[in-house]
Amino acid sequence: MTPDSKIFVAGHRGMVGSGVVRKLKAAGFTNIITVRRTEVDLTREEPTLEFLMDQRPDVVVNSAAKVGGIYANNTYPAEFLHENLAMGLNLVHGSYKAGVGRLLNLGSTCIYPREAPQPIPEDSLLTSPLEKTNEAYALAKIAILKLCQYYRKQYGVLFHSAMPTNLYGTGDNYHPENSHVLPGLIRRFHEAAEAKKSEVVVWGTGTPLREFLHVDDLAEAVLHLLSLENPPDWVNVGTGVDCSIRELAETIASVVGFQGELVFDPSKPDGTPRKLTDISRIRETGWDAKISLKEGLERTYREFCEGLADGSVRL
Ligand SMILES: NC(=O)C1=CN([C@@H]2O[C@H](COP(=O)(O)OP(=O)(O)OC[C@H]3O[C@@H](n4cnc5c(N)ncnc54)[C@H](OP(=O)(O)O)[C@@H]3O)[C@@H](O)[C@H]2O)C=CC1
Ligand SMILES: C[C@H]1O[C@H](OP(=O)(O)OP(=O)(O)OC[C@H]2O[C@@H](n3cnc4c(=O)[nH]c(N)nc43)[C@H](O)[C@@H]2O)[C@@H](O)[C@@H](O)C1=O
Repeated sequence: MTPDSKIFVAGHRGMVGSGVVRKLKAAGFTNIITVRRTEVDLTREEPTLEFLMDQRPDVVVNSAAKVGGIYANNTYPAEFLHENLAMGLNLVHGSYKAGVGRLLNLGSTCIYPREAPQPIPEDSLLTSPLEKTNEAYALAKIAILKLCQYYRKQYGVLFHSAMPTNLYGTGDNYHPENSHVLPGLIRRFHEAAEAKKSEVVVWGTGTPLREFLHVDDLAEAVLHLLSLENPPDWVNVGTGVDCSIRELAETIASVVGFQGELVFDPSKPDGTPRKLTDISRIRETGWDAKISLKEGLERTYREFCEGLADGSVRL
């Protein structure tokens, strides 16, 4: 990739896509192209192919997806499988047809088996059953990871994937039900503190373990992976550190300044018990996360409050 490479970032209005665009601009890339969903719906084959044939980018970053937390994944499995498969198929096949030489596809660590060894190595893929709450999403992500691997093997194009752990940060979705745990709890604790409530409900038992990576660290990993001459077909991207949902909730309560009680609701699903990534493979190539959870949370809460004030936050 050179500074004038034509780079198409799909999903540029989302948390990851906007983070990647920010990082590309900061690194001096000048020929970044984007398109809104209202102009090109990436679940539709014809307009996606037309756009790619017309633009003929050198590089594509696939950060477009239907994304949500445990409730959204569990409630809308048909859309999670259908839309994510369609977007992935159209972007990967369309990129091949349009002569794109390099494509980086974003997956997720939910592709690994529910009972994978911890920390999870890349080669545990497809060794045992998936976690049921996000099976639909994971199936779509696995299919597109494999599609990239097969195009690379069969046609020699450099199509590869990154598997990030749970992400958070600038541009996240703060919807009360459909968001992930970290933005969901920031909003709930903030509203409880404002309303001087005595308790906040946290879904599940609080015992599941999760790993959280700031989107700016992920965006650096994306640029790093795009700079490798011979990147792995897929690679984990994480911090290598996890914490329980109870610990996360207590840290968010302290950052937000909520002093009441935490009430766990075990009628809500816990999801996978643990998904800590084995990050030795990406570390060996020279990338490591820089932003600690505490630092990232403080920054994210500051940005959430600013976003509430200026109306830019995704509620
Ligand atoms: N958030 C997380 O914790 C994690 C995310 N990832 C992966 O990172 C990638 C990006 O996720 P994230 O940024 O969080 O998600 P967001 O929901 O923030 O962004 C998704 C983007 O995809 C776009 N999009 C969705 N459907 C379509 C469509 N039919 N046509 C065109 N564009 C569409 C959205 O457009 P619009 O703005 O118009 O809605 C949005 O810009 C995904 O592949 C996800 O699986 C992986 C691990 C964890
Ligand atoms: C990134 C990843 O994200 C998803 O997997 P997940 O890690 O299970 O997602 P989550 O962030 O929604 O929940 C993590 C844990 O936290 C608990 N929890 C407590 N209170 C709230 C709460 O208020 N909201 C949410 N969402 N969860 C809560 C919740 O019960 C669970 O135990 C998949 O979409 C998957 O496809 C994927 O890729």
